[in-house]
Amino acid sequence: MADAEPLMRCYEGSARGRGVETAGWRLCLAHRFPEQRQPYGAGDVPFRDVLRHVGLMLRYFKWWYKKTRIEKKSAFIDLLCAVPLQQIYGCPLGGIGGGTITRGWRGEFCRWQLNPGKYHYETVITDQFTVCLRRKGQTVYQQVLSVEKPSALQGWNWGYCGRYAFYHALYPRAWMVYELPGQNVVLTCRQISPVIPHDYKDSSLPVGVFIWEVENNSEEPVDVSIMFTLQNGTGTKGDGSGGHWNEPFALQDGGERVAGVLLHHCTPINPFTFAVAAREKAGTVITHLTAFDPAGSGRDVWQDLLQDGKLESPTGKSKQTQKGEVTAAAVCASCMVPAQGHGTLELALVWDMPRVHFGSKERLHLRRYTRFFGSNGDAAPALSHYALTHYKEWERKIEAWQKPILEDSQLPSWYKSALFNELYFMTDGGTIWLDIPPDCLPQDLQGPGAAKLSHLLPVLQEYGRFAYLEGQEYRMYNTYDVHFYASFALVMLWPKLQISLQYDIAVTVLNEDMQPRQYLVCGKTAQVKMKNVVPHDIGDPDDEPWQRVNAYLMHDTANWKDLNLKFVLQVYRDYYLTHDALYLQDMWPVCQAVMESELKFDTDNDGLIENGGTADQTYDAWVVNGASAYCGGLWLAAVRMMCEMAEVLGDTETRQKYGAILQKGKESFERLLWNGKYYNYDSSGSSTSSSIMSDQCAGQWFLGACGLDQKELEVFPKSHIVSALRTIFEKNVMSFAGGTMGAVNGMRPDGVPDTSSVQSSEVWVGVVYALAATMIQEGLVQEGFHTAEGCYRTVWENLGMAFQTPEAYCEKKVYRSLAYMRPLSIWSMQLALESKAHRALSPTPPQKNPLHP
Ligand SMILES: CC(C)CCC[C@@H](C)[C@H]1CC[C@H]2[C@@H]3CC=C4C[C@@H](O[C@@H]5O[C@H](CO)[C@@H](O)[C@H](O)[C@H]5O)CC[C@]4(C)[C@H]3CC[C@]12C
Repeated sequence: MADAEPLMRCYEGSARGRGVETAGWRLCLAHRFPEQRQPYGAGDVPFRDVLRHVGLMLRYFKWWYKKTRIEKKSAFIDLLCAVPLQQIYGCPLGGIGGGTITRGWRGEFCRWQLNPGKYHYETVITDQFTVCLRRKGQTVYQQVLSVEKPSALQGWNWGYCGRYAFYHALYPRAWMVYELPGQNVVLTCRQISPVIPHDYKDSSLPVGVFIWEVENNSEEPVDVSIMFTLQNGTGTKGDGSGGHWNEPFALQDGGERVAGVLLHHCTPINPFTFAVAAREKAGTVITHLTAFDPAGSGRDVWQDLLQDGKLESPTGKSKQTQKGEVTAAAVCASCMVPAQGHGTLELALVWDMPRVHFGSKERLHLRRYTRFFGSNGDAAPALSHYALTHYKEWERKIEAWQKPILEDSQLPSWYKSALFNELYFMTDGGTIWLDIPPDCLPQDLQGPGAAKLSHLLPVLQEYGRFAYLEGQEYRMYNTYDVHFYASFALVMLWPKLQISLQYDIAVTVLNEDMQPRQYLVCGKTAQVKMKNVVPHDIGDPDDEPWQRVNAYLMHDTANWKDLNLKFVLQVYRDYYLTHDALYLQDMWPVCQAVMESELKFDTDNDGLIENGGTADQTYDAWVVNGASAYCGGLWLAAVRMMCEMAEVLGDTETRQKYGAILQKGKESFERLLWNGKYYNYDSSGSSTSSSIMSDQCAGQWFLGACGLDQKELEVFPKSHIVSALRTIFEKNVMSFAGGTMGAVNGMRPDGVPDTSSVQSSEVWVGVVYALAATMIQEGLVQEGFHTAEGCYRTVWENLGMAFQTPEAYCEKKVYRSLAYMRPLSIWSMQLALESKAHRALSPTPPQKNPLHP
């Protein structure tokens, strides 16, 4: 396959920048993505499906109308107004759960998530970096570092030529390298966010840092200024609601001084303050403009900088904005760079929204970082100071974490980019990380179920409460059937957050919500949440998550076959990777409860559960009937893990019970589904029963991740798994789009995609990464990398969907659900690689865990 060069084809510069990583996603600022895709829409539904789904469409439209037009709220999934594709995004700014601001790869500030879980996709044109160069006391060059030529701020020099700059992302850092034409000066802006594995403090901070490295390749010194301008708000109507104001600030602490401007936002809900700041040090001057009118020509700011490379720096507060008015501020850092020398300017953006309400406005929540910086809303100066004095330490930690992977010459470079860059969703997945105050009672957390979990409160109080969206367009927190895939990133990098999330799920298992409601797919009415089953999600951020779970109302997921199993599988996987015995003890009764509920799906008592002839699992538009490779495989893996947990906990009775089920179930699974080459989709005997499902080995994937795939422990015969994976590679991967787009979910044995449902003919990126991990676990390493590479190249290089990897795309024309949770499963490839390396080094007993050798 081609390397990343096509994205740099337009680059006419020669600069390589300063300290830019080699691995990552790199493209020239003048790049244009040739392929323009559309979100899946009404026009893409085959006539047959229209007929099949008439009832659903009518019910959905009725529900949508009431929600959006009468209640004036937004729909948790808006099938009628999908977010249009913009091929512009780059690395988001911010740590985990404090909100995010995404910058585009051309440097724009363009995607905003300050209110938890709610996104705005607006480029705020005022938000820019401008460079001013002065030689011998004269300004010789002043340029907004933007390729845009907007109609606003006409007094500024826009339209930097993108052919002389490139963007490079390796999350959580990104670099922008600009050659300044005719100046012999190269600027490298390094953007850093505090996203640090196993760090539960700095990783929660709502900050981003911009380190400008200036290389003066000329024979005379140059005075360099970088001006950072920021408008109030996020580019929405509310920005002009009036009453907002700015003030300059400076904070000296421990011999370090930071200065800048605060932009206070007096919104009725979730008020916040931005800080634009810079670090003062010997030879660096920080100046500011407290307020300017971004709706005007901007000439005053421009001339102010042009005159002497500094800003006026008035003291005192600005006046409050009037209704309909917006305001902006500027902070400028300047230094002299000697001939053939180098200089550094350090700037930061901070947003302090400590106390948040979700959409229902019922409860007040504190963000995680308030534990360290307080919740009064006055932390922006301290946060700026902390960010600008700690970013070097963050970078050391980020480098130490990434280095072994980046330096591994066995790993392809696209994989290094994919692995780290897909991690953007950990922060930019509408993520919220809350602090649970010490005086909180278990029942305050989540009703009666909470009291039954002995370590719930200590875990949540120490590590906080975490949630991320299923997708920016699918607004449900912690969608559990999908988190199953993504959870590898969490448990490998922030295991305490995975444990905390699991506690939250465990509580909801024990609770119920008797409220009746109509489900849109079948039209039947049933209660919102049944006892002893795992919920679909933890709620909608536009409502009151945790308090009201199951925002998803397409299907009644009490009947889903995969959710309960996915809980059991994660509990054991987490225990295996973390060795947290208290967690295992607390989760054990919950595992038993959900497995009891699940047992009723074994309607013929053959040791294997059956699907109910609806789309009753994560493939929620793909009907499955009878025994199935996907749910049956997950079931056997979960039963196997129940035996393992019973053994660890000394519960002989349960060990025997599940041991007997496993024996019977294994035999049924092979008899009903194995066809000599792979496991059939289902056992119903329908015309698509023999479809080849790319995800048919999901159970084996989890078993392998927990070291339960060795010969004497095997659930599925090794030869069958390898044969199934080879078949998937041959059919779903290589016979689909020339082998260049990953694996299609369903393939007919004759090599034609299964079009019996919308989802069988889609590629799901997160499933493909999980499949690749399974292949690696089973020794099909080249096949695994080839399979995953197709998705990476399609999404990041061909479709222009960087930092918004969708749930799904089809071979042609359409995609579905941008910026989705599931692709975080790429971290399971890394786990598989680490396990393999560990086994090669020391062929230890099978159950040793690579994270804790
Ligand atoms: C008006 C429309 C544009 C045309 C309507 C045609 C249809 C009735 C169907 C065509 C496509 C269907 C949708 C496909 C995907 C969906 C996603 C699902 O939510 C989440 O999806 C994950 C799978 O991608 C799943 O694992 C998660 O658990 C779910 O939270 C909800 C159903 C649906 C929107 C599905 C509904 C019917 C169609 C629109």
